[in-house]
Amino acid sequence: MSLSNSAVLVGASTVTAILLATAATVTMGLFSENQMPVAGRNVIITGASQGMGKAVALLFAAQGANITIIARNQQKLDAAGEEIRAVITKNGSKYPDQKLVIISADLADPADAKRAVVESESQLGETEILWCCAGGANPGMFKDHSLDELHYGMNTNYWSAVYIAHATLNVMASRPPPPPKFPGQGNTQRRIIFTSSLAALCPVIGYSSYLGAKAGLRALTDCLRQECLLYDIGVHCCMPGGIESPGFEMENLTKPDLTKKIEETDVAQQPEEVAKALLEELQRGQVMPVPSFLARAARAGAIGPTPRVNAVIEVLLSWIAVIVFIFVRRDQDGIIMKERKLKGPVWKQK
Ligand SMILES: NC(=O)C1=CN([C@@H]2O[C@H](COP(=O)(O)OP(=O)(O)OC[C@H]3O[C@@H](n4cnc5c(N)ncnc54)[C@H](OP(=O)(O)O)[C@@H]3O)[C@@H](O)[C@H]2O)C=CC1
Ligand SMILES: CCCCCCCCCCCCCCCC(=O)[C@@H](N)CO
Repeated sequence: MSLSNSAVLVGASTVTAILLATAATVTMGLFSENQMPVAGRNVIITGASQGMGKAVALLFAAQGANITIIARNQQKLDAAGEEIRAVITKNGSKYPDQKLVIISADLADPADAKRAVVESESQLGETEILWCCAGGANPGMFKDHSLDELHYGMNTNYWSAVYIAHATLNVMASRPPPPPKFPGQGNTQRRIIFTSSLAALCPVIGYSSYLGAKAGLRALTDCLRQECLLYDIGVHCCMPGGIESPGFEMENLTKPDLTKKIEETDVAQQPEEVAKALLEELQRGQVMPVPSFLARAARAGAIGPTPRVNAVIEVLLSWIAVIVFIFVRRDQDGIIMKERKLKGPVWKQK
């Protein structure tokens, strides 16, 4: 076969593969059932007093869920509670008996995390979905972080999710799944959802006190997802990029310029947009939901053995992503090397 013939063959098969994949995406989108309906179901959302967690709670409220929101600061919780109640009122009689429970708890304390689950269940009933959104970054250089700061990063982002997931899983696994709330509402499997970060897929300078925890949540998800096949419970790990939240504003006050420069590639999204996109991904059955195209590309390049929805298109995308990653790394390291040249060796700086 001549070179031009094989080029045509490769071209034609690529086009066919893409067409097939597109057809599969469209039909799957049209005919697959909702993988995570929320109407009438009992949901715990942590970190729901502001930012993405609050946006998730508002969205769940609009779709008819019974909700428990958890965070530490009571005032902020009450303010978020008022917004959520307004949505519930707006639903009118569409979802009768829709409930909201507000719990102040420090989820980095295992006893508090367990108490929160017990309290939520005593008021709401059996938990069907847990979405851990509590967390936050304290950017800086690893060298300059105190060990307390490193511990704080782990407590806030890893243990705050692990303690409540452990307490919730133990009660969930002790009983069968509750029956669907509405006929034909979709797959009412129970779910545990973690919130990691795009930066766990493409780690960048300045997030050393944060990404151990976030990458840990990703590994935990893959491990726990397998274990939870035994109990018929789904486990997921969300990978959002920048979110314009109160926490984001705070971290930007101390964020190194290098981190800001490298992060520019990723355009920060509004919490509502992130919540909506992640819920849609969960409702399509994604184990590792993402809210943007950039995060989707990063996921394709770093997904490894995590299950994916629509394997064909994801594999095609992953081939492109692994190549793009080479240039992304070179670009990012280039920004840092430029700074090193400009400032000279760190041991000579005062
Ligand atoms: N903003 C961003 O750019 C990105 C954020 N993420 C992740 O998404 C999630 C949401 O982020 P964002 O919207 O910025 O959130 P915010 O930082 O704005 O809010 C964090 C929420 O978590 C609560 N929280 C923090 N620590 C604890 C704790 N120990 N116990 C209980 N509640 C706690 C806070 O309330 P209180 O302080 O009162 O306890 C608050 O409700 C986080 O996990 C974050 O790491 C991921 C990618 C990007
Ligand atoms: C195949 C191509 C992939 C390219 C990926 C490039 C990504 C670079 C930037 C990563 C930005 C991370 C933002 C999340 C920040 C975060 O988690 C904190 N703000 C939390 O508060």
